[in-house]
Amino acid sequence: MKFGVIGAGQMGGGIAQVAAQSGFTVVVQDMKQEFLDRGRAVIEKSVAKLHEKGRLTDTPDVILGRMQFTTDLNAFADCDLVVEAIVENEGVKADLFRQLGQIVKPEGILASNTSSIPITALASASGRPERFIGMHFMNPVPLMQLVEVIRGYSTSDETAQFVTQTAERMGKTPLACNDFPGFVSNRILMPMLNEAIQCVMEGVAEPGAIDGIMKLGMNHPMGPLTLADFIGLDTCLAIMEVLHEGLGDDKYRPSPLLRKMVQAGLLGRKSGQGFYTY
Ligand SMILES: CC(=O)CC(=O)SCCNC(=O)CCNC(=O)[C@H](O)C(C)(C)COP(=O)(O)OP(=O)(O)OC[C@H]1O[C@@H](n2cnc3c(N)ncnc32)[C@H](O)[C@@H]1OP(=O)(O)O
Ligand SMILES: NC(=O)C1=CN([C@@H]2O[C@H](COP(=O)(O)OP(=O)(O)OC[C@H]3O[C@@H](n4cnc5c(N)ncnc54)[C@H](OP(=O)(O)O)[C@@H]3O)[C@@H](O)[C@H]2O)C=CC1
Repeated sequence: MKFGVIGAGQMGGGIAQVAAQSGFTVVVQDMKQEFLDRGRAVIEKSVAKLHEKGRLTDTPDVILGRMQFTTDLNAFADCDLVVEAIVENEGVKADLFRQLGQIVKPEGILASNTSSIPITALASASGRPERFIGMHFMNPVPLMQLVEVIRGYSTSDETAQFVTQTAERMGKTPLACNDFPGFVSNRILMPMLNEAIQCVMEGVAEPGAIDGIMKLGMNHPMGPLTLADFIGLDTCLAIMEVLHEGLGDDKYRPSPLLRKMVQAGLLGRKSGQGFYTY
């Protein structure tokens, strides 16, 4: 199978890596060579670590040898499945899918790794809504078990079955849900992170204490502020905006502190500063 990934950021890189580890031929595209170089370096480090721990069936060289990095979208023409993992912005994703619908072979399936944006809207933009689906991996992709599989209004049974089987071949556990803002994962997770940010804003406790309370008290592997920094505060804000607008309820209102931090360029781990310094 030929597997395409668009975006060499934290999610795109992880998806491409796991696809290559699973034996697929992988094409990764990003807009600039420097993003591809950065993405490749992260993949090399992760593969080396997993290899050291004896968790891979192939050597790092074999896995990386299955991967091609390019800035050219035309490289997806003969892909069987293309998963998009670019910025969480409906307009930008829709534009990309309009182009991909023209480039990828007609029988190819298009998928979005979006955290929250309506799959049905992106499917319409692609011009092939029956062969379009949400394939939502969790961060960090090499370590997390879940793939949330989201059917759009017109997604065919064959497409859902193909993507479910592909997720299984990648060693993941696919779970199905319907196309509602934030799906299941982020409709439940993101309001918790937003509330933790609101607690910082209101002075309920220091960030370290908020995280400690949720880690030690609820056995969460990461505190909510550490997790928000890890996901990216820009992505968290974009998801809250989709929940707020899509569900029309003020309980999903993004915390003003979250908005202000994104405006200030504090995006969490990826910018070096969020609730913590990296
Ligand atoms: C926003 C969305 O749309 C959806 C989302 O994805 S929401 C985010 C979902 N993800 C989560 O909630 C993650 C929560 N965190 C966790 O589950 C855990 O902290 C974790 C799995 C990330 C890390 O596990 P941990 O038990 O805390 O241990 P930690 O010591 O940090 O890491 C375990 C090992 O994995 C390694 N590791 C971490 N990331 C890695 C990666 N990408 N590749 C390879 N190895 C990795 C670490 O280096 C570490 O190695 P050593 O044992 O050699 O030190
Ligand atoms: N972060 C997370 O925990 C999770 C995120 N997601 C979703 O995955 C997607 C990607 O998120 P994430 O990997 O964190 O983001 P990143 O910012 O790490 O990566 C996005 C990548 O896509 C590139 N990009 C942006 N616009 C375009 C475009 N028009 N064409 C090609 N490439 C583009 C970016 O380049 P540049 O550097 O220029 O911006 C960057 O390399 C989002 O939809 C997000 O909601 C899903 C699950 C978890």
